[in-house]
Amino acid sequence: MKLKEVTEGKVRIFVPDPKEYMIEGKFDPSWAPVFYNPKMTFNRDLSVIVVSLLKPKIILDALSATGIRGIRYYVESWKSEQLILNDKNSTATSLIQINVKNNGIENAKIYNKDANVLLYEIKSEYIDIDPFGSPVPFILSSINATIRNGIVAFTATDLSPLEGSSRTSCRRKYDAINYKLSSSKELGLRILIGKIIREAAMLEKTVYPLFSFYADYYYRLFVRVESGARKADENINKNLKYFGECPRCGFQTFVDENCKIKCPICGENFIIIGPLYIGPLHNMEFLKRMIDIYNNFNYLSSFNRIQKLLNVIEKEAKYKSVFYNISKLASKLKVSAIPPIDSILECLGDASKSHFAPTGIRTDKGYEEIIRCVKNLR
Ligand SMILES: C[S@@+](CC[C@H](N)C(=O)[O-])C[C@H]1O[C@@H](n2cnc3c(N)ncnc32)[C@H](O)[C@@H]1O
Repeated sequence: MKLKEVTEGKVRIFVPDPKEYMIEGKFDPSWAPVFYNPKMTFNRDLSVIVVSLLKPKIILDALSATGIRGIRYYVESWKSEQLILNDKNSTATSLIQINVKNNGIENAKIYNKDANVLLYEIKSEYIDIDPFGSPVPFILSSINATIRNGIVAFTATDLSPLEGSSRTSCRRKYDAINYKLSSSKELGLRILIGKIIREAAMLEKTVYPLFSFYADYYYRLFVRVESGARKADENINKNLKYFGECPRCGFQTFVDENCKIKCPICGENFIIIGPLYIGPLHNMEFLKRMIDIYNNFNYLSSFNRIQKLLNVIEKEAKYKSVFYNISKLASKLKVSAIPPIDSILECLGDASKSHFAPTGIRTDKGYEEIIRCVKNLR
């Protein structure tokens, strides 16, 4: 395999030379013998900041590919007592050996196993699950492998089931009913968290989101795992519900499983999806700590983007409701000229933008007030 050295963050990593794996002048990272996707740098950069706050004694990067993620944690976030890197592809683990050595890491343990085998053999305080597509096959094993209220970080790139475009796939993988709705970008993340809560409950554990976001074509989610059947029950009872959107007037709300599914505004039948998680998408204290320290990472190539994302998330995190997608709402209301988002925010007073969509606004003010602002400012 012909290699090329790349720099990401503070590490230098050998990756398969993309020139060798071009087809008709195009390159897709999944065509190379070992996967390296530069488009995921933003995901890794933010994860470096998260891990620098967590300082776990053991880090397990269960699906390592080139090893870049775990290596970056060790070099840039925190020198954990143990760094464990794993991939079932033996070409990947040979490359991980080279990359670990090249970055001066002496104590890394490298495994060439199916992650689901390894995760039932060892325990860790921080587990990274960064798969191709859906993290579902690794939810139960990763939750099971956490110790001391540990953290699992999930990437999900299978947005089409989560956002309701592939409904049967969502039913199959996430055991949730789904439709494409106005705020599906956020609802997809909530379906994923709902699935993790239900899987964790089987082990008498539960999870609480620490930090999460949507970017490009994926979700990234960090959850804290806690043990106890009672906690699992409480989280399910309090935070697992359904979500309804009125196809006629765009009113949206969380609903109970057995609710009468008529829109209270116009009487139309709701479209209901779920089950999904209705609680906070971040731990506010942790978010504050991220905001306090991210300036230490101004060497990162995605620093400006991180700054923008954290600024928006900081503002939107205080609202409990799902964001309203103003362009979708305006089209349901037959408002042809969408008012500028800033004018709507000003009209609402207590509201923010949402990182999930450029035309998203988040507020705990009622539907009528949102409509008044959308219509008045037409
Ligand atoms: C998306 S890549 C990981 C990328 C890497 N984390 C990064 O940030 O660059 C997914 C990796 O998981 C590996 N993989 C897929 N299924 C696996 C399994 N069941 N057990 C272990 N590794 C697996 C693949 O070989 C691939 O290298």
